[in-house]
Amino acid sequence: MSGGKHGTVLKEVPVREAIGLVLAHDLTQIIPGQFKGRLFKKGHVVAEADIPKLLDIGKEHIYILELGDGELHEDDAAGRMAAALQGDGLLLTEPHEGKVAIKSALDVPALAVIEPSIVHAINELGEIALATLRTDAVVLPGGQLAATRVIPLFVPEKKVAAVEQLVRDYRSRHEGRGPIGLKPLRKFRIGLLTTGGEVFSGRIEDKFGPAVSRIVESLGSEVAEQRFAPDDRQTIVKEIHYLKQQSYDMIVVTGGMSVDPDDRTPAAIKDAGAEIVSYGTPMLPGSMLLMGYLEETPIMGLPGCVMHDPYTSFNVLLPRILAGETITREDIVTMGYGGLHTAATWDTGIGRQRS
Ligand SMILES: Nc1nc2c(c(=O)[nH]1)N[C@H]1C(S)=C(S)[C@@H](COP(=O)(O)OP(=O)(O)OC[C@H]3O[C@@H](n4cnc5c(N)ncnc54)[C@H](O)[C@@H]3O)O[C@H]1N2
Ligand code: MOO
Repeated sequence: MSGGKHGTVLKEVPVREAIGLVLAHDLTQIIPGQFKGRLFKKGHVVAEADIPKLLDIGKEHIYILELGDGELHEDDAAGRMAAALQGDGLLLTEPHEGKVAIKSALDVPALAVIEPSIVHAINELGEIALATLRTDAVVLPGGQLAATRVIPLFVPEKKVAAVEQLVRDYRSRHEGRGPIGLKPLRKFRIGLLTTGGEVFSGRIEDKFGPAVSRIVESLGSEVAEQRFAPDDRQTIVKEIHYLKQQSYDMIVVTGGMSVDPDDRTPAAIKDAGAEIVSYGTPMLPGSMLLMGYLEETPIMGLPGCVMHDPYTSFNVLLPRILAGETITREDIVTMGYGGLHTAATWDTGIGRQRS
C-alpha cells in the first residue's frame, strides 16, 4: 500500500487475486507491426478469463486506486486540459490511456495556428504534456493537430487548473481565440503559366502542370487555366497580364527561374508590374522561388524542383496564401532555419543528398 501526496491510495493486487476488482486505468497491448491499443478499459471488472491475457501483456499486478482530495485520474485530467483548449473547428476524442486527441472538425484542409509560448508554458508545469504540430502545418479534414497527455496515473488538480488559467488568460488577450486553432483554406482558382521553349514547342511533355495541379488540389483548390509561353520576356509579361485580367485568385509561373540566359521568368514577373517580396527563398529545395504581388493578387515563380521534389518552399507558402495570409519578407527570411530538406537525415532517412 502506498499513499499519494494528497491522500490518494494505490493498492497493488496480484493479478491472480484480482477477479472481481475494477481496473484503475486503461491497459495497453502492443504487438509490433500489428496492434497498439487498449486491451482493457478503465473500470473493467476483472474476470477469470482475463487473467491469461493480463499475464500475456506483462501484468503480474493491477492497481486499485482511491483518489485523494485534490487529485485527478489521468483520463479526467487529459480531458479537462483538452476541453480548455477546444475552440471553433476543433473536436476532442474520448480520453484513452490518459490521452485526448485534438482534431479538426472542418470539412476542408486548414492551417494549424498554434502559439508556441503557451505550449511551452503548459509543458513547463511538468507531469502533464501537450504535444502539437508546428504552427502553419496543414491539417486535413479530421486530422489531428494536438494531444493532451498525463504522465502519472493521477495528478494534482491544481496542475490542470493552471493549464485552464493559462488558456483563459490567452483567450482574454486574443478576443476569445485559444492558443490552438485552425484557419480554413479557401478554394482558390489559380491561373498557371508554364514557360520554357522546349515545352512550348512540344519537344518535351509538360510535367509542371500535373505537379502543380496535384499539390493545389490536395489543398482543395484548382488550376482553373494553364497557358504556355516560350522563353521570351515580352510574351511572358503578356500572358501574366492575360491571367490577371481573368481575375484568378493567384497566378503561378513555372520554369526559367534560375541563372541561364533563357531563364526570363523573374524579370518578366517584375516587368508585369509585380511587387517582389523576394526572389530567392532560403529553403532547399525551392531556393529559386519568387514571391510577389500583382496589385492584390499573389504571384509566384516556381523553380524546376517543384516538379520532382515532394516538399519544397511552394508547399510551405501555398497553404498560408490559401489561408488568406499575406507573405512578407520576414516570413521568407525565417524559412532558412529548419529549411534544409535535401539532406539525408537520421530521423527520416528519406532525404537525398543533392549537389
Ligand atoms: N548554375 C546554377 N544552376 C542551377 C541553379 C543555380 O542557381 N545556378 N539553380 C538550380 C535550381 S535550385 C533549380 S530548381 C533548377 C531549375 O531551375 P529553373 O526553374 O530555371 O528550371 P529550367 O531551367 O526552366 O528547367 C530545368 C529543367 O526542367 C525542365 N522543365 C522545365 N519546365 C518543364 C515542364 N513544364 N515540363 C517538363 N520539364 C520541364 C527543363 O527542360 C530542364 O530540364 O536549376 C538549378 N540549376
Ligand atoms: O529552387 Mo531549387 O529548387 O532549390 O531545387
